[in-house]
Amino acid sequence: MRKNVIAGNWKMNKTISEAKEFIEATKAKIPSSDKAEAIVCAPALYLTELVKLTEGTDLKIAAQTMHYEESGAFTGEISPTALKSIGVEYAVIGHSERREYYNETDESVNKKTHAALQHGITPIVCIGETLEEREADKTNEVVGGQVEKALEGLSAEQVSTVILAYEPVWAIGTGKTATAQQANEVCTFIRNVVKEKVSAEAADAVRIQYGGSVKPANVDELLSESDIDGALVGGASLEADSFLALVEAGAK
Ligand SMILES: O=C(CO)COP(=O)(O)O
Repeated sequence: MRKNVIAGNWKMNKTISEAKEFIEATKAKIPSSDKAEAIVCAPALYLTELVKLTEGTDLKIAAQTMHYEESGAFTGEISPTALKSIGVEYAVIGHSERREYYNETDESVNKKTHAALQHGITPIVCIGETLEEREADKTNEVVGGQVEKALEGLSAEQVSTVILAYEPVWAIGTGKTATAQQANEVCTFIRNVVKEKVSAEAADAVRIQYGGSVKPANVDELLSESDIDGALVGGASLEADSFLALVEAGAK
């Protein structure tokens, strides 16, 4: 049985006091469950403080991106070594916003995925097609290619620990959710790609989240699908009550 992963991606939102307030309001209310894990992907600036605030709780803190090198002349970047040194256990890699605005490519996603795993950080690897690609019937080709390239060179054992996040670009921040069936179809396809390219065991173990306008009102339906193992949530993760409702849905 795969454990659901409910992750709130705050993106570039909240001040430090708002971030702390959210953590204080939620950390003790995260159900200790073998069915779900709860993660907040916070702005880099707050990671140290939020990791400390959540120590010993069931709420985990993730970075929203990271570099693949351990150190060096990469002004403004954050290394996996640095993340690990402050106790960050997860990092989002290849979010569509980073692919669109910050030159993230399948190649850098692959390097970052390797680097994260080498440093004991669980990568949350994002993949997803644009509306244009979906309308041109290229969803499987695009998403399959992204998955294959992201996981290239990893052992089956490593792939088993990766979290994949299927986020159709057209459903992000638009209020347009893929129907549960549409989302599951692609998640099933992704699992089959992992089965074909990696191994049946890795395909069975890998967690696949859906992301794109997930909210308390639609999360149950999405999570009831066979190949959806959680949600990566933007807008609806910003309010404590809404985030807690999503986590509770995942832990049911
Ligand atoms: O990009 C997302 C999460 O990473 C989804 O954002 P929304 O939930 O705001 O659509």
